[in-house]
Amino acid sequence: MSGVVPFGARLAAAMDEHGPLCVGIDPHASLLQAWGLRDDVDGLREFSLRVVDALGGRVAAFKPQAAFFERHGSRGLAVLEEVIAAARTAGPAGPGGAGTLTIVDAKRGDIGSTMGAYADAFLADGSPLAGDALTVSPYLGFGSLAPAVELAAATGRGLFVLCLTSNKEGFEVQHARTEVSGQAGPDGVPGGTVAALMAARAAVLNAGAEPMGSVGLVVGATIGDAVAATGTDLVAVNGPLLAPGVGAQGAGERELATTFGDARRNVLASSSRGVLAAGPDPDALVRAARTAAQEAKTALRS
Ligand SMILES: O=c1ccn([C@@H]2O[C@H](COP(=O)(O)O)[C@@H](O)[C@H]2O)c(=O)[nH]1
Repeated sequence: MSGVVPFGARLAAAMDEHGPLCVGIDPHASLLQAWGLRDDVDGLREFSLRVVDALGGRVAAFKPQAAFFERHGSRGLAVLEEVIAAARTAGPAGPGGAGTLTIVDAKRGDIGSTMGAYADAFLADGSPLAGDALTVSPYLGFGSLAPAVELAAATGRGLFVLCLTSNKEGFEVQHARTEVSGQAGPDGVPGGTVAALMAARAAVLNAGAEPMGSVGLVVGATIGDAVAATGTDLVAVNGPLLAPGVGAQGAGERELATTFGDARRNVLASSSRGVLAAGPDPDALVRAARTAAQEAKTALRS
């Protein structure tokens, strides 16, 4: 990986420059309609590239949601590839290179051998679906993510591991206590709630990284007191914390300020519909993103 700036360092620089906001590219059928576009591949392409054109170089990161591209089949996936490529060069050069970082929200997770194929698709140099980071699901066991962890580290990319998700149904899995509760596992990480265990595993991978490591967590801005309730140590993670739930799901400045405690400097707030609803006028999109970024900055950095 010599010469490649790791994702954690690139994201930290982008958040310092543009504010701690990630804009989700979620081309819902209803948004396409509101923008005067058809719910087909042409509409999907027009919508997504307009977002990149308007906000590229102006926000810390984009988070294209793979599902909205997959629902249009192979031609939709080709649009996702185009969006990732466009973000790479969009807008003025940033501190970690040209363009805007992309976090591909595909939430992949499988047994290790298949995870290797997902890693090749989303994290390998030269793969058209590879952005700067990928969301992954650890619910086949954190260790099943090893191929992605290894390839991300080798290519300077990042991961966001689902930890405490923004939806209310996540509770029954993420707050559950593991069998090894209270005891150290084979790698020295103690048990506890599932969420706390996932965070502790990420912390091991990020140990000693500066300004932060590249193995992040997804921690919704909507989760109330779940960080404390699950005993999840977000400070020890020393990695980026992707916080969806801002805007359309109801979280705002107050929730961002109270949810993350001393880990808030590492938080990247994420809003999709909350910003996209301002379109299609590019100036209105820029204003909406600026307002959301300023609110996130006030909540997380003051
Ligand atoms: O816990 C999670 C993990 C991922 N998401 C994704 O983020 C966006 C949220 O969209 P909004 O329009 O801002 O509500 C969407 O792609 C989700 O799949 C999440 O919401 N919560």
